[in-house]
Amino acid sequence: MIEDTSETVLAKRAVNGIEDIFGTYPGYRRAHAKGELYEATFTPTGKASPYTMAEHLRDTEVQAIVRFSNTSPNPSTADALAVVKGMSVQFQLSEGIITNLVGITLPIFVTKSPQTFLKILNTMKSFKDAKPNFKDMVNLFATYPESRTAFQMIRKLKNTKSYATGRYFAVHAFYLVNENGIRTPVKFEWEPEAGVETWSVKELAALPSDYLEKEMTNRLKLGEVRFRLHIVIGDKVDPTDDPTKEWPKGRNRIDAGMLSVKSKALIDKDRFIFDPTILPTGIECSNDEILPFRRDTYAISYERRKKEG
Ligand code: HEM
Repeated sequence: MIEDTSETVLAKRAVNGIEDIFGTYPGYRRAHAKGELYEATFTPTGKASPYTMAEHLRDTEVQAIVRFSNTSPNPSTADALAVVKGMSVQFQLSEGIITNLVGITLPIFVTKSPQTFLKILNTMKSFKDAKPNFKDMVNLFATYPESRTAFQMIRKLKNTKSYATGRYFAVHAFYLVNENGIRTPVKFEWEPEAGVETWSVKELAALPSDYLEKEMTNRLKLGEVRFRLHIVIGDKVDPTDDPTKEWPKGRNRIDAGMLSVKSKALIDKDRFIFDPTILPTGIECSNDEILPFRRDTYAISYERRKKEG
């Protein structure tokens, strides 16, 4: 049982709010409920070595588990109706150490503060079927201007043809730390080797509800699915505490390595929690308040789904 602290009380309110709006689906994650696990390996290029002590970003090839998902808290939501997709990677380092890198197909998030997230959830409760109409959206932007860019991006976002053709962003800033204690602000992005491919609205209408999982099964019969890990180096002026803001284009990037997704993972019970704050020596959280908030909400969602079986 997770003890009540000021942080976990906020997180419980967030999970309760999601359940109130979207429903409760016993045994499932309270967000990104539909998803599949895959086996993978990650091979670093070594180019990030001057910046970090983390072994998987230096010279050690590691095993990884990858979970692709659609955002909806309802596991029956058709893939086409949850336009933002997720890619969670758990790297298995030496001596049983793990670390997570969690991305979505959007470079930013809707808010930089847990309190505002709760207020947005409250506002959403008044929308019919959690689907805002135009007037609702105008009011929402007026009340929470920090959310405007993310909501506009979501409206314009097209559905990915395949989990293998999405570009995934870890959204928050982190710090890489090297042996001399030098801390470098960074963001992480996964670039699909297959290229970015999206559906038109007309094409999308003809697709089955679970097209993404089926497509991956067929694709993996032909070979591995690969993603290149880019590490974007922040400048002094780039905010590290605000996931609603993109860093300017053109920042230096390191080609840090290649993730090769090989096959579906044969795992009986999915007990994974892709908490983005689980980090090894050499990577640290930034001062972004959403990161510890995510740690707490993921733990509460996990506790509930585990209890349900
Ligand atoms: C207010 C902030 C957020 C809240 C309250 C929230 C809430 C949640 C919850 C409750 C889960 C299910 C966790 C579990 O049962 O294991 C989840 C999963 C997930 N979230 Fe978030 N989230 C937030 C922000 C973000 C952001 C900024 C990203 C962008 C990377 C993100 C990406 C994901 C992904 C990809 C998953 C699926 C993880 C998996 O595959 O197990 N979330 N989120």
